[in-house]
Amino acid sequence: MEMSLSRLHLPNSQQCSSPLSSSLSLPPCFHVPCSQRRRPHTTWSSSIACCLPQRQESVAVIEKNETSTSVLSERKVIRFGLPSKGRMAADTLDLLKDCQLLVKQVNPRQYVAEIPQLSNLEVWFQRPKDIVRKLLSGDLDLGIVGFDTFSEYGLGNEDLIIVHDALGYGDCRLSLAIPNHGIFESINSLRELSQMPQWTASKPLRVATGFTHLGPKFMKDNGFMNVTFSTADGALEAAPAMGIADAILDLVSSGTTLKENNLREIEGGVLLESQAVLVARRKSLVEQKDVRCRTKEILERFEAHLRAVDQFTVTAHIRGSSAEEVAGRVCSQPSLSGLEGPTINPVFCKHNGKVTPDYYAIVICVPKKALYKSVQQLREIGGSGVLVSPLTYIFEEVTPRWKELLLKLGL
Ligand SMILES: Nc1ncnc2c1ncn2[C@@H]1O[C@H](COP(=O)(O)OP(=O)(O)OP(=O)(O)O)[C@@H](O)[C@H]1O
Ligand SMILES: O=P(O)(O)OC[C@H]1O[C@H](OP(=O)(O)OP(=O)(O)O)[C@H](O)[C@@H]1O
Ligand SMILES: [Mg+2]
Repeated sequence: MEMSLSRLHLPNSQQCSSPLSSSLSLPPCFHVPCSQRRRPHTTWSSSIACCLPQRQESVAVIEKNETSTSVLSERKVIRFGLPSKGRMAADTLDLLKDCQLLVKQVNPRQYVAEIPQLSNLEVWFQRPKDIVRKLLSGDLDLGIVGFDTFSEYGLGNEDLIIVHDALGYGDCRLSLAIPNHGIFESINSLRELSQMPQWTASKPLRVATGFTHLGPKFMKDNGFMNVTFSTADGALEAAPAMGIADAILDLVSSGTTLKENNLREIEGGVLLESQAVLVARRKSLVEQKDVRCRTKEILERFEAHLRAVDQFTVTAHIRGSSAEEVAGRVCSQPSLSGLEGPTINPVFCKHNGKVTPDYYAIVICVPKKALYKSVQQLREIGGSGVLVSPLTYIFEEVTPRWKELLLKLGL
């Protein structure tokens, strides 16, 4: 853990009254001139105190909780943390529902729930950042959060492990943005921004970000020596226009919020790409067979559903002399190979009292975006009566991510 406890236990009197105007504590090699801070009386050491982000206070709590009495070895019931609010909440419940895992919550203000299909498991609704904190402290065993939240609040701790890295929703990127005009008009890359003569020890680049762990590290890694940070809980895009910051480092999805606030992204400014991920506490997985069983079941359901969601099942009839001959024609078309190859079955017809396979039924999985091309290719090889239906699950013989997870756990 980067920050020592002694630096975190600070008297309240040293904390900032306005979150946006507070500088954040930086890695020791960062040069943040005292004279440039918005509160001129602030000294370097008190600025660390004043900049103490809420997140880091909770890091201290996490460290205390390492002896938490609610770690799995003592409580027996597995705990699965799901986002209680925000845009991740509904999408997470939808994903579980699509995987036939119905979360039974008595009412929306009750934070504990169950999934009848998963025995010995409790669902706890928490804010995404608290899910990560509680995984670290051992108060949760599994959780679903955005990869951005995992990276920011997980602090690179090896006790957290990603079980599924692409749940298919919550897509966004953590990106640096600058104003369209003024001194930034001709700046198009992070490199150009770092080389602007304007940033000096007495007048550093001011960045507003909610990512107080990842942000300073990213800027330092990209050669920004004269930089200072401020934070807020939302609406960061307002900071440059308010004169509080020169640039912002925040989540971007459609880009509308940036555009509406006269800001733009620059080349090299994306810190990470994010989407929802399934995370587990390594110790719970290693030490408890029951956690492994439940995790495997959740993972298998997710993988089967997510693999199927972009595919259609297509069936068609093709005349031919044998299954092999039809297979040759089907496989000659690039969009008709299916997942592992086409399934081809004879369709028997009765002619003059004789039963013969006149034509063959083919069944293939086709990516949704290649549907029309596949239909055209089927027609080209004599296919008719094409039926298209949605595919709900594709269960593999072995779940690839489960194999990878066992390897990572050394099991
Ligand atoms: N504009 C966006 N589009 C898509 N996904 C996003 C967007 N903004 C955030 N996310 C993802 O959703 C997660 C939750 O964001 P959201 O803003 O809903 O909740 P929050 O940040 O916990 O709540 P709040 O913003 O009220 O503090 C983020 O960690 C990120 O992974
Ligand atoms: O690129 P866009 O699609 O416009 O989305 C980006 C915005 O979404 C998030 O904010 P959110 O809606 O969570 O509001 P907040 O600032 O109050 O957290 C993020 O912090 C950006 O402000
Ligand atoms: Mg938000």
